Amino acid sequence: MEKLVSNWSNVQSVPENYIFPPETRPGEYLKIPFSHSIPIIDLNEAQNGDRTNTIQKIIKAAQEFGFFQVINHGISLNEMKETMSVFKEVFQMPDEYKQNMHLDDDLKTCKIFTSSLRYETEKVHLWRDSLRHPSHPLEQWQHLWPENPTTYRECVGNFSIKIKDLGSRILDLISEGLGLECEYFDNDLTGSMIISVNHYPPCPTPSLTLGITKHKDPYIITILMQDDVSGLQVFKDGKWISVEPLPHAFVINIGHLLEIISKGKLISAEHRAVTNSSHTRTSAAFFIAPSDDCLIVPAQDISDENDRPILKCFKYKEFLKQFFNKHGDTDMLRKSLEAPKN
Ligand SMILES: O=C(O)CCC(=O)C(=O)O
Ligand SMILES: [Fe+2]
Repeated sequence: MEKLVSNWSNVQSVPENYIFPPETRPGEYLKIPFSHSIPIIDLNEAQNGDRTNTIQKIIKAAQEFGFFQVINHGISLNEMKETMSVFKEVFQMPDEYKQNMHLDDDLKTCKIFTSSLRYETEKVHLWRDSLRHPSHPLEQWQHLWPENPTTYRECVGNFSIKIKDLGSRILDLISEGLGLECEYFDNDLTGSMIISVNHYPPCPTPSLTLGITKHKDPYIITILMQDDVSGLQVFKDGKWISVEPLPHAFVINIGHLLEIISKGKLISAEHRAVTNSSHTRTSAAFFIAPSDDCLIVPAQDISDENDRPILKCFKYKEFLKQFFNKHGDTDMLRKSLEAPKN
């Protein structure tokens, strides 16, 4: 296993193979003000107030930004803090323990790795370590999760049930807003969930490095819990904007598959994570995704206005394979999914 960035000691300068070329490194975009334009949506309103208004706000945010934050979502600040601290503890475990969690190459098992799953072939490495494992259905996966910290399985298990439920509530609002039948996503379109915890240690020269390169998430939606250190940036209209960490909010981002299912009515925005020189940053992404054999089909009840190319019918697992083969390159991925013109 390659040495985790969190295990390096006394890092004075950035090694050559962590330096991104000038066109992709953050450079002057490292320190940008928080964008107050990314909408903050109060989910309490949907339950106890004007549901239609909440739905409209969500759809607008998903159309303009592909990102929004949710507050009053029903998960307590205490539970968020407790789970975040358990995630952080994993990266403080001894080297040996972390090494043992790098078990095999199956995308589905629980593992800790550094940079990306393509470490051997990538040109430049990412300044991050990551813990990744599936979490839904819980009974199928929980026994494979880290045994230490000893509270991990129970704490993260309870939390991930709540996150899955939050995801369903948000997707119900989205399906209503798109004019789809209620509970449109409540089936094998959301049959799996993956937890991916990103750990970005301080970096001596953050303007040269990246925690995660520009990408779209290849799922339905992502629910992201950030700690209080900033680093998430969204690409909008040719510019990077920074997402403010709010203590009691989750960041929601529309996945590539939801863009396809909604026929481009909702956008999946490219985003990345930058590093900083003084604070370790941890973020936990909960990817709500289909079951492997689920067929991805653009929703029939949504009209085709955008003159988008017709896509082949494909299974989620084929899509994921293409996504990784094409190194997440969105244009190449789209081309590979287009039906042949006749
Ligand atoms: O760390 C972040 O804020 C972004 C994480 C992310 O984009 C991902 O895990 O896909
Ligand atoms: Fe992402």
